[in-house]
Amino acid sequence: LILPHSSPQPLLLILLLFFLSLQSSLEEGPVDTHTMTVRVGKFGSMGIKPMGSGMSKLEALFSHPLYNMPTPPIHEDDWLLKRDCSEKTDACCMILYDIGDDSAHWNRSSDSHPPWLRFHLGISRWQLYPHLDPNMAPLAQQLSTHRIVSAVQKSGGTQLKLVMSFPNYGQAILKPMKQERDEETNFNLYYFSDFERHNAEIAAFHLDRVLGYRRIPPAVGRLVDVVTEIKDITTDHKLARTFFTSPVNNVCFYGQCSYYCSTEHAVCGRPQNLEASLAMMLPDTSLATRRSWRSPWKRSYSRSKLAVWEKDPDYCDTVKKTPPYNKGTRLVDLIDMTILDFLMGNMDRHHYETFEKFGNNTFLLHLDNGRAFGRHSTDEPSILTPLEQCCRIRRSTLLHLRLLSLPQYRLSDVMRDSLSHDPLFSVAPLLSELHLSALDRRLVTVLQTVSRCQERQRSRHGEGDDDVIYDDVTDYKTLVKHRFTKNKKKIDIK
Ligand SMILES: Nc1ncnc2c1ncn2[C@@H]1O[C@H](COP(=O)(O)OP(=O)(O)OP(=O)(O)O)[C@@H](O)[C@H]1O
Ligand SMILES: [Mn+2]
Repeated sequence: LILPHSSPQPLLLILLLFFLSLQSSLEEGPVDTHTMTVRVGKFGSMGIKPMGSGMSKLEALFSHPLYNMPTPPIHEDDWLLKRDCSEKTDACCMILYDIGDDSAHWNRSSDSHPPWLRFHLGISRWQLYPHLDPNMAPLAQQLSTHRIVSAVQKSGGTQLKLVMSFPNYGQAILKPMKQERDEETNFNLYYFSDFERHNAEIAAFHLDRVLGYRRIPPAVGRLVDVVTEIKDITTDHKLARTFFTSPVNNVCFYGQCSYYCSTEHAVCGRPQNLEASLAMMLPDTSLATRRSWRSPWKRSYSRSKLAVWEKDPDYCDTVKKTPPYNKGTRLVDLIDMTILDFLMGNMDRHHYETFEKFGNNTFLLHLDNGRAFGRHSTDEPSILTPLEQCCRIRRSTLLHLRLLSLPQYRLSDVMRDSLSHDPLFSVAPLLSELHLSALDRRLVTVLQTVSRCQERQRSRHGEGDDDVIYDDVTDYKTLVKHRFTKNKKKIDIK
């Protein structure tokens, strides 16, 4: 259900009615810690079956009205790259000219663009890709099957990563499998020396999309032949030199980097097949500069030092006054990221990035999720500190989270379904059941934290303005109401 900006009014009316009653029932529902669900109030008696027959859990979630709220129109300046190729200097044309394609086989209409270029051209001020993106399946398909023509190490960062290139000039970042799916990170390892996991990169992309954020570049799994798809084709001599055959005849390599790039930590094929994640490369920084921001809740990255936020319970009061967190959505965007990180147990969010073109009024890129999903048996409450200390959350996020705690849309079920579409699912599920149930358990914690914030707020200020919820949905209601009154007659007849 995609609603174009000129959507038919009856549809909007139905949507509005359903949305409003659902919203109130979702708001009423207190968290039941025993069953890990939210009581649904009027929802059950509305007679609306949320799940269509034959719909998968993911399809049902994505067709829910809360995931299909009309979005404001996107103006020309809200696209990251200029989309029409009328002039040679346009970003899209520059890509085509750069790669030597002077309309030889692409005629510059978006239909003929390869999926990676369509992905780049679809990045806007608000998200990396649209909800129900028809380009997602071809993009994933190409990432997981296209011939690899080049593989070189990616500089920067601490652990081994490769940049893979495809015949149509698309590129992806590869992270290799380093540990078994249900193996837990050693409890004596500090967060800053944990391994990166290929399945974490993939699962993070799915979780981010399930939450409705769309702020992580698409990542898919792939079995890579380390000989024919890396060793034989690489022009990276430093990388080529690190290949060897293990005692059991598996082909291994370790590359060059500052963490875990040694014979003891080599990544090995079986005997040549290596599981890896391939994440879609963002537009080159020469076309779209990115800005890197230090997270105000960055950990100390030291075994002994505490960060400021660990010593000062009122730390958020300072952050709230500090640009860019004092205006717009930056603080609630950061809280969104905090929730994602808490759900997947990622303690390594030291920085985040934005596209410079959009200034401070834009979404946050959630890059580098390799250290997520390391443990399922314990949760890390300190990751939620920004939510605890600031007590603020977007309404749309809260509504999504509440929906995902209902039995029909349970987060673990939706994630299991979503991840089953990844090519590596045929080898083994991307997240073990233990990791999936950890997601449900952590979701309860997030919702309880928000409820505690609201209780605290009520006891301090009584009923009245809700300081906890950042109302990004009221605008939506106003928008729909406006359309409703303007076209009342038409709707009444229908
Ligand atoms: N999909 C992507 N497209 C383009 N650039 C990316 C992408 N993912 C990551 N990068 C860039 O590459 C850098 C290194 O990647 P990443 O953070 O995943 O590696 P890392 O080894 O974990 O780094 P660090 O040690 O700094 O945490 C990132 O800071 C980011 O700027
Ligand atoms: Mn990292």
